[in-house]
Amino acid sequence: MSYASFDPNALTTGPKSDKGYREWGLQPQSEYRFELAPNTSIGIKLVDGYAECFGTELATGIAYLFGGECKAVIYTHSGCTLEVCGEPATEYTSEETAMGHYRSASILFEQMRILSLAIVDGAPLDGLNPQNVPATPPHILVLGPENSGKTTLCKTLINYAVRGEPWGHDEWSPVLVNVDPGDGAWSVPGSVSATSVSTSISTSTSACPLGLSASTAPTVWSSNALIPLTYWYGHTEIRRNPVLLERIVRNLGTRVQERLEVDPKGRAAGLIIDTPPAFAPSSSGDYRNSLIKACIESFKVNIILVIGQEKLHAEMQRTYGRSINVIRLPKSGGVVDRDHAYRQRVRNHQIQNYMYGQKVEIPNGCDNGEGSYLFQHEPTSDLSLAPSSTVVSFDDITIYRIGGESMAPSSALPIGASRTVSELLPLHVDPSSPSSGLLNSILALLASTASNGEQYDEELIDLPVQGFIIVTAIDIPNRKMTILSPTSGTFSGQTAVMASIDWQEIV
Ligand SMILES: Nc1ncnc2c1ncn2[C@@H]1O[C@H](COP(=O)(O)OP(=O)(O)OP(=O)(O)O)[C@@H](O)[C@H]1O
Repeated sequence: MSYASFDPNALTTGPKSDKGYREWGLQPQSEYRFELAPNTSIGIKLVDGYAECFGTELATGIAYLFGGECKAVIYTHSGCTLEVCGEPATEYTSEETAMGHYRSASILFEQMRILSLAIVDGAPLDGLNPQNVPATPPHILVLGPENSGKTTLCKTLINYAVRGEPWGHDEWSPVLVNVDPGDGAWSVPGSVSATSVSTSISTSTSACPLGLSASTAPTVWSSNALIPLTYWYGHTEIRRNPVLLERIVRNLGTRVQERLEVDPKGRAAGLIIDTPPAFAPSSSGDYRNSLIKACIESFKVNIILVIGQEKLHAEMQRTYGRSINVIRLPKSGGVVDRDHAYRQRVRNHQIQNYMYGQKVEIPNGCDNGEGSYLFQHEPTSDLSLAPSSTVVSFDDITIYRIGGESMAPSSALPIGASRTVSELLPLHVDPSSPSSGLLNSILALLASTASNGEQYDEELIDLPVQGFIIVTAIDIPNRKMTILSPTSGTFSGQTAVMASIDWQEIV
C-alpha cells in the first residue's frame, strides 16, 4: 500500500490528504467507525499508539484490508494515529465507547478462568480471590435485541480471552458457540455451531463475522482457520421450527460438554454463546423461553450478559437471578442497524464464500505492489477456493427434509395439541418430483453414523454436518443432478438434508 512516511506534527483528522490516504488522530478511549459499500474496500494502518479491532490488537506499521460490506470499528485505549486508504461509505470518530464496560466484564471472566485453573492444578486459592469471584469457568450467554452488538461482544470477549487480557496470565482457548442460524458464523446461514478459539478472530469482511474456518480458507492459508462442530437447522428464522432448533442446541451442548470433560485447561477457559435477536422479548413466539432454557441447561450457563434492553435484563434476573449472575452491559453507539436487504446480501456472500472463497480488491491508489497488508490475518487479498461440480445419480444421495413443509407454528395449534412428532420427522425427498424444491437448494451432508452402518431415520436430526453442497441442475429424465461442493469426492451412499436455504450463482 502506498502509505508515505508519517509526520505526527502534520496530523490532519478527517479530510482526505493529497497523499492518497487520510490520517486520523484518536483520543484515548475513542473509536474510528466505518461502513463499506458493496464492492469497495479500505486499508487501515496503525501509525503509532495502540489500537484494536473488536479486541484483536493491530500491529504498528501493518496495513489491514477490509471489504465485503464490512462495518467495523478501530478502538484505542490510550490514543493512536491511523492512516486510512480508500473510500468508506461512512466514517467518523466517536469518544463515546462501551469498550470500557466490555473490558471490565472481561476482567471478571479472566479471574474466573484463573481461579478455575488453579483448582484444576490443585493450587491453594488463599489470597487469590479477595473479591469472592466464582471459581468456576465462565459459561456466558449473550442476549439482546436485534442489532444490539451481541456477535461483536462475543467476538471481543473471545479475543480478549485468547490474549489473556488484561494480565497476560495465560493464553486460553475458550469455546465460541453460535446458536443464531441467521448468522452463518463459520459456514452457511442456517447452521448452528461451536469451535474452540486459540488465536484472535479477525474482522475483515461481513462474510466471515467470526473468522475463517477450515472450510472457508484455502488450505495453503488456513493457519488461522477454525474447525467448527456444526449442526444443520436449515432456516434463518427461529419460528420456522423452534422444536428442531431446541433439539439441535441440546445436541451441540452435549457434544461441547463432552469435549470439555477431557480437556481441563479448555474447560477452565469457558465458553461464550451468541444468540439470535429472537431470544429478546420484542419478538413474538412462545418458543423464546424454552430456547433460552435449552441454552442455559445444555451449556451449563453461569453468566447471562444482557446488552441494552432493561426489560430483558429484568426478566432474566427474575427467572434465573437466584442461580445465575445476570449482568447488563450498555449497547455501543457504534452498532449499525442492518436492514433485511443487507442481511440477505451478507447471507449470499457467506454461501459464495463457503464455495468460492473470496478475493477483495485493494482500493485504487493504495497498492504499491509490496503486498504489505493483511486480510483475515493472512498476507493476501486473494483467498479464492476452487469448488468442484459433479454429476451424480438420484440414487447416490438419500435426501430428507425435517418436518412438514407447510407446518403451522406450534402457537397456532389448539391448546394442548403437540406437533413435536411432525416437527422432528425426517421426510424423504424424491428428486424426480418436479416439486421437490431441490434446484439451488443447499444440502447438509451428514456425518456417517454407527460403525455397523445401520441408521434409523429419526437419528438424522442428531447427526452433525460434514459439509454443504448445492444442487445446481436437475435432469429428471436421466435421474441425475449436478452438485457444487467445496471439494471433489464421491457422494455415493451419503445422506443429506435440505431445508429452506438456497443459493444461485449470479453470472
Ligand atoms: N462500535 C462499533 N462501531 C461500528 N460498527 C460496529 C460497532 N459495534 C458493532 N458494529 C457493527 O454493527 C453491526 C451489528 O453488530 P452485531 O452483529 O454484533 O449485532 P447483533 O446484535 O449480533 O445483530 P443481530 O441483530 O444479527 O443479532 C456489525 O456489522 C458490527 O460489525
